[in-house]
Amino acid sequence: MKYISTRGAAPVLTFDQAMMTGLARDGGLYVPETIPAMTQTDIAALAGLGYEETAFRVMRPFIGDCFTDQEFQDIIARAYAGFGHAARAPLVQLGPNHFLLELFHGPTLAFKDFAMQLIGQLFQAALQRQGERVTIVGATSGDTGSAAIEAFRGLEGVDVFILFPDGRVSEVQRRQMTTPVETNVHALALAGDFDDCQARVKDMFNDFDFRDSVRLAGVNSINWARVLAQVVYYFSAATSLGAPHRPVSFTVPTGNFGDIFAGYVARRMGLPIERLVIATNQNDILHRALKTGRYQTEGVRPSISPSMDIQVSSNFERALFDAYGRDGAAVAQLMQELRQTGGFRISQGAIDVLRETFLSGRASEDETRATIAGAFAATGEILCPHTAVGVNVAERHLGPVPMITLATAHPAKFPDAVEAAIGLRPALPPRMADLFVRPERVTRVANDLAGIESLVRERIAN
Ligand SMILES: Cc1ncc(COP(=O)(O)O)c(C=O)c1O
Ligand SMILES: N[C@@H](CCOP(=O)(O)O)C(=O)O
Repeated sequence: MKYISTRGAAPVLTFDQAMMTGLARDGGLYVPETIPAMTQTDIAALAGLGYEETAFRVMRPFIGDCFTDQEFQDIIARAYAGFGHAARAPLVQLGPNHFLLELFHGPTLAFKDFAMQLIGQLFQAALQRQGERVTIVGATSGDTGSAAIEAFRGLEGVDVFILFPDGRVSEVQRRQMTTPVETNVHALALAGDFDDCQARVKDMFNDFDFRDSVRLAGVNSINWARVLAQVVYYFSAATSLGAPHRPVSFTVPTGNFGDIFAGYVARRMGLPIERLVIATNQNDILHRALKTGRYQTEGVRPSISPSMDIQVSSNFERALFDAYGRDGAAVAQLMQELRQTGGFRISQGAIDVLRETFLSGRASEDETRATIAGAFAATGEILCPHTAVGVNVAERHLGPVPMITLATAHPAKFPDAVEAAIGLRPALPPRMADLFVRPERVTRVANDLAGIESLVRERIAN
C-alpha cells in the first residue's frame, strides 16, 4: 500500500513513513494511492465481532507490510484496553430511526482517543525499531491536544508540543493539557484562534531546516493514521444496525473535516452509507461551501462548541483531491488561492461530486442550546454542545434510512454550556475528580513562527 500527496509533488511513501511524516513536503496531505474495497461478505462478517477485531479487519489492508498481523493485533489491543465501555463505541437510540454513536468513553472523553491511543502505540512500535527521537507539534481547539498529551505523555523518544488558542478552550480541556506532570509534554497557549495554531504547525512543517533538524512529526488529522483509525467506528456502527443488508446515514459534527472524511473512506471501501451529513456550528464555512460552491473564510466566531471553531478545514483538501479526479496540481492551485485571497470557487464538476455524498446543515447557538434541552427532556440523554449541533442538523435529515449521529465528546468537558441549557452540571468520571486542584503548567506564546520554533529547539535541547 502506497501513499501519495493531495498536491501531487511529494515522495510516495509507505504507511509507516506517511504516519511519521505528517504533512507531505509539498504542503499536501497523504492519502492511499487506492482505497481497498471490502466485499458484502467481508462486511457482513463483521456483525457481532468485538471492536478490536473489527478494527483489525478494517485497517489491515491500509498498513501494507509495516507490521505483522500479530504486532498489529497487539497494538490495537493495547490502544483500546483503557476505554471505559466494553463496546468501545456503543450505539444508543435517541428517537425513531435516530441513533447516537457514543465516542467519548476513552481516557480524555472525546472521539480523538480512538485515533490518538492507536497512533501512540504505532509511534512507539515504529520508534523502537528506528531508535530515534521525534518532536511532535500539534494544533488543537481543545480535544486533539488533550488526547495527544494523554497518548504520548512519558513516552521514551518523543517530545510533544501542543498549541491551543488562549482563552478559547473549555476549562476541562485546558486542564487536561496543562496538568500532566511528564516533562516531555508542553502545553503552549497561543495568542490567536485555532486557525492560527494550525497555520503555525503547517509553517513548521514547511520550514524544512526546522522540520529536519528537530525530526518533526504531526498528530493532527493531517496525519493519515488519524483518519484511518476513525474509519473503524463507521463499520462497527453500521453493521450493528444491519449493514451491508441495510444502508445507514451519518451526521457528523464537523470542524477540520477529519471525522467525516473517515466516513467518506468507509463509504468508498463499500460500506453502504447513503448520506454523510456535515453539521457545523456558526463557523459554517463547509455548509456555505456545499451550498454555494464557494469556500470562503470569514474569521472565527467563538461558540459554545469551541472544538469546531475552525475556518480552514484541513481535511477538506482530501475530499477536493478526489472531487477533482485526483488532480494534485489543481488542488495545489486552490490551496494557493486560499492562502493568498482567503477563498476559492469549487468547479461545477467537483461540487457535483461532493454533493453526491455530502449534505450539510448549520446550527446556531440558540438551536444548539435548545437541542441539548430538548434531548434531555425527551430521553434523559445529556449531549455535549458539539453533539447537539450534530443532532440538530440530523433531525432535519431524518428519513427511512437509519441516521447515526456521532456523539463526539462527553458533556462534562463543557459543563458551562450544558448547565446554561438544562440547569445541570454534568460530572466528570471519578478518575478525573482532582482535575481542578492539580497545578497547571503552561507557556504563553505569541502568534509568531520564529518565536515558537526557538522555544521548541530550546526545550528539546534540555
Ligand atoms: C468534540 C468535537 N466534535 C467535533 C469535532 C470536529 O471534528 P473534525 O475536526 O474531525 O471535523 C471536534 C474537533 O475535531 C471535536 O473536538
Ligand atoms: N477540533 C480539533 C481541531 C484539530 O483537529 P484535528 O482532528 O485535525 O486534530 C481539536 O479538538 O483540537
